[in-house]
Amino acid sequence: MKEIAPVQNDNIPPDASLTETLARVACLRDYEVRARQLLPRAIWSYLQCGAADGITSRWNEQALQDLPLWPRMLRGVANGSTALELLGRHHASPILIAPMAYHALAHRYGELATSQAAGAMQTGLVVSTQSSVSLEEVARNAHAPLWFQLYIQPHREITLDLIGRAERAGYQALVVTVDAPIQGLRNADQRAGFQLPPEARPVNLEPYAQQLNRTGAVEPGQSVFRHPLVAAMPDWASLAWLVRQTSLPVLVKGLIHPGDVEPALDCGIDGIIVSNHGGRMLDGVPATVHVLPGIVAAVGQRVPVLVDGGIRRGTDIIKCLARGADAVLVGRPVLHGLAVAGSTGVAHVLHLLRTELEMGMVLCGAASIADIRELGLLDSRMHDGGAVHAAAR
Ligand SMILES: Cc1cc2nc3c(=O)[nH]c(=O)nc-3n(C[C@H](O)[C@H](O)[C@H](O)COP(=O)(O)O)c2cc1C
Ligand SMILES: CC(C)CC(=O)C(=O)O
Repeated sequence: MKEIAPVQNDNIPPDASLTETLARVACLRDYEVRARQLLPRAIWSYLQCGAADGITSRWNEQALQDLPLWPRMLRGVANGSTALELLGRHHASPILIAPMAYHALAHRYGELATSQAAGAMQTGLVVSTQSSVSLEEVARNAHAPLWFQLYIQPHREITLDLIGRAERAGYQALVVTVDAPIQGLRNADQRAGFQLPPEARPVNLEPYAQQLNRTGAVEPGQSVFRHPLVAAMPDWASLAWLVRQTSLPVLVKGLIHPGDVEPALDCGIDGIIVSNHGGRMLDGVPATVHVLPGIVAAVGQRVPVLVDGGIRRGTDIIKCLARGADAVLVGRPVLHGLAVAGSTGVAHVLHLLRTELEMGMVLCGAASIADIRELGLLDSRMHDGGAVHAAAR
């Protein structure tokens, strides 16, 4: 594997201690604790914190914890499976790795380590526009299904070039993130003094540096409305234009309001990712698992609906699928695994999650992903002793 310039964290323990570390790590939360101990404070702050007061970031996790599961008994689930078809392709499980900028902040091999683990665990990886390894280099070394996350750029020719690069490199889908026209309010980063170290650079955008530099920063005292990124902010017409520029399926990431579903479908998109960016953009947005049913109802099975935010347990995945998601994406825990033990840590995170999902399915009486949706595992009407959902009988 090609070595990237040394970065902040070189936390691959020697073999003996790696084995010991992994044996003691029982769940994703254990990786979070260890990553926090290992990483410099400012890096931890960037990777972990939500925007402003971190309300949405906490809600994402809390809302999942607060949903009780209603398992079904005596159903016989031997030979069950987590496999599914998504956008016409086979996936071993409904788990994908969410797009995240700068994996090199967590580990010196950056996205190369993540993609190695994703390949070993047959898990789809969404590579960020802001990856610290170029999209081409990740693709050359990948054995996992790759999707490319695209921020619509202020200049159409740059967006077009990025699309062409992703297509030529063999990415299977584009994920267009629409909830981050500007950066969220990162108070924690400010307090910790976070600055992007030179080793973690947005290498995919470097060929366009001259054009992008011209956008400039907000001057002190200047209105945010006058920020060049706000002036160049994409709209629905930009999304419709983008969909016409590619043969790849396009998913739109960052929808929360059911009222945005129809305009998105009108653009010709192929999938929706319900997301509040892990609570890193607008603080105060509801937890994604709460908004999911509204989006699912508005979509009415016309395209797949995926969700991310706060997923830390296999049972969280079951809850999201029971609320109508076709698949989920997992963010921060992947970076925690990466920080603690490189690609081995990421593979272990994915393995833990997949095992928990299978265990949860067995204990819920669900032999398949379709079963999770159909068994009434979250039927709220059961809380007050009311009628059991027809589909759950
Ligand atoms: C460090 C970090 C960087 C991120 N960078 C991106 C990005 O470049 N593009 C994007 O669409 N989302 C980005 N996200 C948001 C994730 O894709 C995802 O929506 C979120 O992390 C899911 O929540 P979770 O971390 O609680 O699982 C980032 C998240 C984190 C934690
Ligand atoms: C470069 C950024 C916009 C990356 C991002 O999406 C995030 O930090 O949440």
